[in-house]
Amino acid sequence: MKKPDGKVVLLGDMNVGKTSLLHRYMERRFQDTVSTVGGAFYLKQWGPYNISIWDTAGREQFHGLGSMYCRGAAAVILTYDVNSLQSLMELEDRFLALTDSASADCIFAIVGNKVDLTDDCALPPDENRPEKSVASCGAKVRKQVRAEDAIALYKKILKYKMLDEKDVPAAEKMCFETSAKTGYKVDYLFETVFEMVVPIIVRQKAEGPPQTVDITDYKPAKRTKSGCCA
Ligand SMILES: Nc1nc2c(ncn2[C@@H]2O[C@H](COP(=O)(O)OP(=O)(O)OP(=O)(O)O)[C@@H](O)[C@H]2O)c(=O)[nH]1
Ligand SMILES: [Mg+2]
Repeated sequence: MKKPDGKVVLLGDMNVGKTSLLHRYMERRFQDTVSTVGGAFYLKQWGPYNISIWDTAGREQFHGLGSMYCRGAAAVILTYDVNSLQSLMELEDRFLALTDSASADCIFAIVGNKVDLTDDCALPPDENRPEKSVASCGAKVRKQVRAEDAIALYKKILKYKMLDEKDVPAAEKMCFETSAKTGYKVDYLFETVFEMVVPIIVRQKAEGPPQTVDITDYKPAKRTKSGCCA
């Protein structure tokens, strides 16, 4: 198996569509999913680099694994469901702390999925989405999470990471709305993230593998008498 040069991790509550987004991007289709157990990854060749994309389980019982998957990550894709405000709040309450183990210059994308279920008639036309008639919007629900809510979360993340807004990509650039079902903006999401992780991969490679300690080499230090207790 090819060795990955960099790592991208999808995090978010159960049922928001992390696995479906990955299937859509990697396998070009929307298929039935089962709730993820533990985690799984795909390898994506991007230019000369191999990027591993990790799909994690949103279920509470697997929460402890999250920070392990994030270790050294060059990018984290925080995913919510645009029809569930709770799923956005969970990103801050439950998932953000898991990213403490990511690379110091890790980039963050916030993704609102399942936009196909919403009344998106107010959105401007887009090459990925043919214009809908007003009638076809009738059966859809109004979006529960506004783009501004995601942008506010991105700004909170910067504060949490003690990053300055002018040193990182703009919030508007890093907040996405997608549909794994129709494919809307899915390629755009992953490819924007891949472009951004390349400089991080280059830096990580230049610095070499993370420092490890060989415990077979370990020799306990000779006990010295402490001055005060001698
Ligand atoms: N309408 C619609 N349904 C979606 C979309 N993405 C996912 N779903 C459905 O939402 C459900 C959950 O999708 P998954 O991809 O398994 O969600 P997940 O985030 O991987 O969930 P866990 O593995 O439990 O963390 C499935 O029934 C999907 O078919 C979407 O863009 N639109
Ligand atoms: Mg899943």
